[in-house]
Amino acid sequence: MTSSKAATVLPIGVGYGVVVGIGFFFAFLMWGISYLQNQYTGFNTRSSEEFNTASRSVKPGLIASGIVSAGTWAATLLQSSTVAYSYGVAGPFWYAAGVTPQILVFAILACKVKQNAPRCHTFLEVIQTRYGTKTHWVFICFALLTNILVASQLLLGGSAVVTALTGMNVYAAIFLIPLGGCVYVVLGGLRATFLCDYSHTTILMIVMLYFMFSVYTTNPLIGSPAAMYDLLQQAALKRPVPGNRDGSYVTLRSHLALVFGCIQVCASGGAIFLDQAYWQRAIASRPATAVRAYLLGGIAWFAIPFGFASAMGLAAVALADHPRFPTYPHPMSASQITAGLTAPFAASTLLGQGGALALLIVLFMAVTSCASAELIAVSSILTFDVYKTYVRPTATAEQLIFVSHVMICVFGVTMAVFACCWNAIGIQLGWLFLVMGLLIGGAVFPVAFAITWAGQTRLGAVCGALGGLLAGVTAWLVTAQQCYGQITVETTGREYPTLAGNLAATLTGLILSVALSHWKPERFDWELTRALNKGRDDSPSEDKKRMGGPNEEVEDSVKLRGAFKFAWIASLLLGFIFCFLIPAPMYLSSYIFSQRFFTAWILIAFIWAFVSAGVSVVLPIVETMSFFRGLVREIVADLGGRRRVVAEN
Ligand SMILES: NC(N)=O
Repeated sequence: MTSSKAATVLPIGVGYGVVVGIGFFFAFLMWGISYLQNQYTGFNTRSSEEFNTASRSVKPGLIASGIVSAGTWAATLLQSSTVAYSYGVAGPFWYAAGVTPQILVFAILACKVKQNAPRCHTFLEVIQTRYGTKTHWVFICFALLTNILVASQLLLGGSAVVTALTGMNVYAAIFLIPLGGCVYVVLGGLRATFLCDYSHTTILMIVMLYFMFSVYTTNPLIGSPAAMYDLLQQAALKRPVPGNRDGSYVTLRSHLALVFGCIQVCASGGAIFLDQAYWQRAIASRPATAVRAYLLGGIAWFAIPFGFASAMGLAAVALADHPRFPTYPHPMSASQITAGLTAPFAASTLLGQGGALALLIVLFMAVTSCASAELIAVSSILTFDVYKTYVRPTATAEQLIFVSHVMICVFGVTMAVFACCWNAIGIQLGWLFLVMGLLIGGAVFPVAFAITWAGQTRLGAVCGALGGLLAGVTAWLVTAQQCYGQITVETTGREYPTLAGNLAATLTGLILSVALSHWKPERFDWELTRALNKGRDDSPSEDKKRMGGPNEEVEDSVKLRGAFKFAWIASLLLGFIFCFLIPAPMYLSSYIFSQRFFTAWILIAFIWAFVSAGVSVVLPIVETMSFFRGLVREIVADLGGRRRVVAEN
């Protein structure tokens, strides 16, 4: 059986129904919400500030939910399950532990952007103000490359699964998946993506918990941590994991998982620090609560790859020899694994058509909510950094909104075209995921320093980014040639070449930036970026009031200094716990989990999933309850002939 036929358990109509039907359902919902927002609140989607920054007024729970959503790619569900299938329990752990510290560290950048450039629309505006046009263009290219790689990965992974489960044409899936997202982002702007992020994340949490409960409590094929443990022990005898202690699936002493963890740390640094979607969430948040939102978002996100893959990836290992497994009696092929089909195969084995449908829905939710974040992120770069800076500096609010709308559509088509190209030349999700970091990693430290370190010079920033790219690509190709004797798609997607490339890119970027900035030192005056866009926003008066007068700014700056310290301490402490304190003793002692320890490990995954649901599903509701009560009162009053405008408090 080919990879596309092996698990086709759903009719093709279900594929179109999910992709088009659910997409347009949310587009229609957003149309209604945008109408109510414009009619009854002080936030108007026809204001460019509201469209691109949500009036910088969003509360931490909704921002945290947006961070969870922007960080939940197709790969977060599919690649995490792939590494669980390939390396056992260490795979999901390193998938999550490699990314979470970067989100936590981003809390520091979120705080700094509020302190040093409180009115910017994109992080690239800060780079333009500090370093001028040529450097601005270098980093625009890195930012767009990041968005293209992330967005095309979403469509590549999403379409591979839709095609495998329903038989839908892969190119139709690639073009139809982002369509509904384009429509609702055009209708509602950044606030719409937050609301859809929220609803999508809620559905994602429900389905993830459904899978976790099925695997570990009710499913007759597994049904308990003890049964899973026994099946994993049997799998280790038949298919031992290369590089793991005794070939075991239940140990963190996994050499290749550690290599993957290092790649993940480098790649996610780039994918977070260079992705305008993360900056946009910092920009949209209230100054005093931005740090809290990122810390909550990072901790909540951890549960998704950790919980999902500890259920679905390990279930695929446990059930690979079951007659219901789609590839039975053969193991999954390398191509099926790298295409991300581990979780779909596990879902259809465990739960038949219902499982396949649930997986299709959860993946569609993850892909569309992250794609919508990428759409509005790229649109804001093209609108503010290209159109407003270089084409029409005197653009009116109407022109900016029009260009934002056009750019959303342009990027929707662009991400689909790139995904089609990857598909046509045989590049799959796993390859793109591992290679991404070596292409963008060089720019990670230069971008982080651009907003945090007054001493980084233009030479340091540009040479760090470009030198990192050159070093990354060179190390990658040379290692592939040295290790495997040839440079092919297969050899360049293996662990060691991608590890060499990721490390070389990130470290070269760091070393060049620091060394060259100390060679000819300069100090930047942050007052220049603090003045960026001062008196130039087009937000309506209601929004301006909410954005704070002078007293509020002073209060914010005091709170920001405290938040900055807190962000440093919390991110370093949690990063140390995730990347060292938990894994190091278990790796160094070559510990193989006992059945009780494995049960406790899974229990922690469940508890974390509930905490994550609390942060990203319950907290936003609690925070906005009074706003919605006011909104309902106004709608009722309006229907009765009286009318006022509701402001979020
Ligand atoms: N966001 C990631 N790397 O899943």
